[in-house]
Amino acid sequence: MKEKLTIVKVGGKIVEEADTLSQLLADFSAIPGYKLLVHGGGRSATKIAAQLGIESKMVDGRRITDAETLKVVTMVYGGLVNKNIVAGLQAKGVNAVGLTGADMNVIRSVKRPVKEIDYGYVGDVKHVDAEVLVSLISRGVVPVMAPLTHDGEGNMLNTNADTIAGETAKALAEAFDVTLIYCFEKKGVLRDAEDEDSVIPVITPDLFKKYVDEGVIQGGMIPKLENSFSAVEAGVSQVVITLASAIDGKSGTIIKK
Ligand SMILES: Nc1ncnc2c1ncn2[C@@H]1O[C@H](COP(=O)(O)OP(=O)(O)O)[C@@H](O)[C@H]1O
Ligand SMILES: CC(=O)N[C@@H](CCC(=O)OP(=O)(O)O)C(=O)O
Repeated sequence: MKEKLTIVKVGGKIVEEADTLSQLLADFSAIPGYKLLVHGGGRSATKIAAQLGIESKMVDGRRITDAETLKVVTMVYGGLVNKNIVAGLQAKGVNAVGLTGADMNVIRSVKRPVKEIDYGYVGDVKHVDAEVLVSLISRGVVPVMAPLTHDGEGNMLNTNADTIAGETAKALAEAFDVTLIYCFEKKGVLRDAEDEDSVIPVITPDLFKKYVDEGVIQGGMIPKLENSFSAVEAGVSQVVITLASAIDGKSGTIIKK
């Protein structure tokens, strides 16, 4: 039987606020067994970019990343956010190591081809080195992955954190019995944006299509669910979308194929 691995992805709103981040790190530290944390930080990048006079543009939940924006996201995700999380986990006795995709060549990507939209320095994941991660995890190290990848030619690329979590979960599904938990500021995928308690308990691809057509599911939730279905299809045992203060996976929305 495979050993259990819990992968938690934490998004921008939780990461941005010291109190919610601190609570999340405490809850994450309490998860028994092997674990890995993926963080976003989109809101922090937008804020710091604005302070530097750089305007942020998002299309379909993805940041248009020009050369100046790439510098900002590399500093914010690979530096500020990642290192604060690593330090926070170390303070709780968790032996965390911060990684971008370039570190130990853990995630290679290719610059997204220009079609209708030129996303700039945004990477589409090509390969996750499961072996590197397995060797760290089985030594008791907890990888903390930033939403940055590299192209193998010396360039960093900005990559959506939900995608990093989904692709990492898929790559590790052969070695571990993986549970992937996307946590954010809501109780799960909601049927009514105004009603915090309208959590949809289980989502299938058919229900997803219906809810997108009805406009119930939109914005950043679309790539989150696409990544979730892709992970379940590829053998990830359980995918859950839930509240950041409920990462035990016992509530929220369960993703089924
Ligand atoms: N049906 C829905 N249920 C919950 N959230 C939804 C729904 N449709 C759209 N959203 C939006 O998706 C957002 C989450 O996506 P995103 O901002 O990419 O997440 P993260 O905070 O994890 O980076 C929520 O803040 C919410 O505004
Ligand atoms: C290409 C792309 O869009 N990258 C994202 C990476 C950060 C992210 O995904 O952060 P959240 O999880 O907080 O949304 C961005 O720059 O916003």
